[in-house]
Amino acid sequence: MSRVPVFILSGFLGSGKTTLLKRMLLASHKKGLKPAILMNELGSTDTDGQIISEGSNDILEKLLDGCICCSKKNEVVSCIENLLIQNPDVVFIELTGVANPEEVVDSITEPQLIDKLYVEKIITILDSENILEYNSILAADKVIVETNRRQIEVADMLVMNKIDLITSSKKEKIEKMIKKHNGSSPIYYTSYSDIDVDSLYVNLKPVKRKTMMIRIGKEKAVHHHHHHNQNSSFSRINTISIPIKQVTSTKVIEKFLKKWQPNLLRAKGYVPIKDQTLLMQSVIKRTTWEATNYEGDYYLVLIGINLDEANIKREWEQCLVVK
Ligand SMILES: Nc1nc2c(ncn2[C@@H]2O[C@H](COP(=O)(O)OP(=O)(O)OP(=O)(O)O)[C@@H](O)[C@H]2O)c(=O)[nH]1
Repeated sequence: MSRVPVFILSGFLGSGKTTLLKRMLLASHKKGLKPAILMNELGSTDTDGQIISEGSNDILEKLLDGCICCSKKNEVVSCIENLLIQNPDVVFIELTGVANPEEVVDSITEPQLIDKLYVEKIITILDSENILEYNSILAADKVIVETNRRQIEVADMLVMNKIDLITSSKKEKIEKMIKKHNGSSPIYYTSYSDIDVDSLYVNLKPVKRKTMMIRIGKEKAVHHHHHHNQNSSFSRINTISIPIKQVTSTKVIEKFLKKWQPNLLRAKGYVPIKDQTLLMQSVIKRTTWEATNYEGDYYLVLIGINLDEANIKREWEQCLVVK
């Protein structure tokens, strides 16, 4: 039996992983390949899974409410086994922004899976607009800084995304930083993760377990033991989910999000605005809105550094009263 190629999509919060995944899924469909997806999210709500499954019947497994590399290895393995039951031609694993790809490679090379799958590529997507600032924003969180660095070091391919938002001098600075950590893997420059996806499907062939382990420096790698807090989050980064019970406005939400800067790194959710439902996406200070066919419960998810859940929820209630 030939082994199924796996693409691992890594990269910090909001860098463009789901945007790339959507492109890869489209390309898979065009080529007649049957894709299977393992999505991992920090919170218990599943915005990315929703975005990906909108209008498609792809094979999808979700690992919610925790970082994949903190989940029990057998949980990850059984999710992948569930995907494989349906005989996909290619598997995509989208990690949370704070996951170390090495830990997932570790799961894929468990005895139950090693003969069935192989890692085709670890792709790390970088948010060019914010990546240089992250080093100072996250400076106090050594685990995250180290994870971000490992995401670059172990990547087979680096995607410098959001180049529409940066100057050429910033681009050079980022390149320099990338090359310091990974001088050998190619860098792709993209807007909206628009890489030549077709070229990724050429030369798919199994690699031997030993080779793979050496490539990612497995023998040397330090295994992180992430510390979960009561939000099942990671390190100092936590996730807060706020159910939205009434129609609101983009202005109210944007003002509310602004209150939690600079600790707020990422926010997303489905929100009732006037007579429609909008998908809200926010990365650092940039918030975008788009129409959606979503029909589930409305909510906002905030991901940030030591966010104070009680305070944030209280303030949200206040926002609604004051409106
Ligand atoms: N301006 C601009 N926005 C982008 C680009 N790529 C992605 N975005 C936007 O950035 C936001 C985050 O993109 P996602 O693809 O959801 O990022 P992600 O890495 O999957 O995010 P998480 O899974 O939450 O960590 C969305 O609003 C995207 O539309 C880009 O190249 N330029």
